[in-house]
Amino acid sequence: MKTRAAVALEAGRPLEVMEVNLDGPKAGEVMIEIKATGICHTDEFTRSGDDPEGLFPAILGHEGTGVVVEVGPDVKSLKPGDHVIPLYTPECRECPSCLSGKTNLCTRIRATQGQGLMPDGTSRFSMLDGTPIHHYMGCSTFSNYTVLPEIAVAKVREDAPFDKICYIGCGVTTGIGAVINTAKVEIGAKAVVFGLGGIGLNVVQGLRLAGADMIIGVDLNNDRKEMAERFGMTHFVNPKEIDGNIVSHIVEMTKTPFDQIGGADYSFDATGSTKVMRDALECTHRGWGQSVIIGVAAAGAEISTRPFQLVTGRVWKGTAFGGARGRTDVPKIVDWYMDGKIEIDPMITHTMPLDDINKGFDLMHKGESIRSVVLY
Ligand SMILES: NC(=O)C1=CN([C@@H]2O[C@H](COP(=O)(O)OP(=O)(O)OC[C@H]3O[C@@H](n4cnc5c(N)ncnc54)[C@H](O)[C@@H]3O)[C@@H](O)[C@H]2O)C=CC1
Ligand SMILES: N[C@@H](CCC(=O)N[C@@H](CSC=O)C(=O)NCC(=O)O)C(=O)O
Ligand SMILES: [Zn+2]
Ligand SMILES: [Zn+2]
Repeated sequence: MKTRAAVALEAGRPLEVMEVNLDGPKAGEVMIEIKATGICHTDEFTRSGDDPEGLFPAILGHEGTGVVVEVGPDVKSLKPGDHVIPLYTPECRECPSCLSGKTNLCTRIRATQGQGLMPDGTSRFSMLDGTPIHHYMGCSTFSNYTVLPEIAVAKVREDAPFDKICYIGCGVTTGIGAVINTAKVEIGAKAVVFGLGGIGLNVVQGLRLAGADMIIGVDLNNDRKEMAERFGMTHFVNPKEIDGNIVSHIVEMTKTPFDQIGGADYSFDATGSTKVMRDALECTHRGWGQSVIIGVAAAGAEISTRPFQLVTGRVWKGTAFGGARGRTDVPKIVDWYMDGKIEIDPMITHTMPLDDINKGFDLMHKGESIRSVVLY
């Protein structure tokens, strides 16, 4: 069949909306009509050429939702009409990683997914002249119709609005999951969130859910303050507007008469800057501070710190998809949203048709949007 998609033809170029060929689902695969997709900074990371794994031409997009329209042979858990969220982190429930109980990073299809291919080593997408187009993060939600392996699809309730729950496909789950699954923040904690964009605001919301007492937000963009306060931030710092460095500033802010050492119990990087990642580690408390890296950094970038920071008890961690096991956890997060336990609507600041998808990237660059959502 033919479908409309925004195609990344080359690194650094705007996406081009065009008709492409899409083959039907093979064994163990399903075809999904995408109804809505968010634009995450990771899409920009790959579009720009910063992603060491980036492949072109490709159909980007990994934060979507839609309806199953066709299932291939051997598909057992899904049927046409099911409402679903595609998962860039699948959950096969059979591989050593899934069975370990220690990680959400299912390894069943990682090799082909990283090559922009379906598990059988081929692509379902091609240009009208027959040139293959790569899949992206196994999802390619910047296409009106896409094909995914069954193990990379979460079935969700049918009364949840597509234009909001698409965000659970990445940003909401990543931010809240980083707090709950990865850091396991406890009631009364002091935490710092670097970067108050589409991910960082969800970290803030996760910290409020976990019962943190002090939620410090750090961003270069003062416009982020109001929205972050709405989601539970208690203190805001713009590093450009303080005397001295951000690490000392946060250590001072977190001191108490009883504890003159200072430092956050938890910190989170949601910027992708390796300088920020270092600051985030070093502003945590001697002896027990934990810093979680969420941001993805450009090809070739490396993190560094003095080993003494770790010798003295700080812990550096990372998280992908907030440590969530997609098929199990994503339907629950949709329930949280529908039950009013978490908020999504105010963070979706802009919507647009597929034809205007590049405007969503422009708004991200200008720092004017939190999340732009493409509605099909
Ligand atoms: N590990 C994972 O599973 C995931 C990682 N990501 C990554 O998380 C990062 C954030 O993504 P989004 O929130 O969508 O991006 P975004 O562009 O919406 O937000 C980034 C925020 O960081 C702020 N910022 C940038 N440099 C800063 C600095 N030096 N100090 C303080 N603030 C700074 C910006 O002003 C902006 O508010 C990206 O690197 C993205 O690729 C996104 C989703 C999942
Ligand atoms: N090349 C990667 C894309 C960049 C990346 O690091 N993705 C993260 C999640 S960031 C989401 O917005 C990730 O966890 N990817 C899954 C993995 O196993 O690498 C890619 O193609 O996924
Ligand atoms: Zn994302
Ligand atoms: Zn698995």
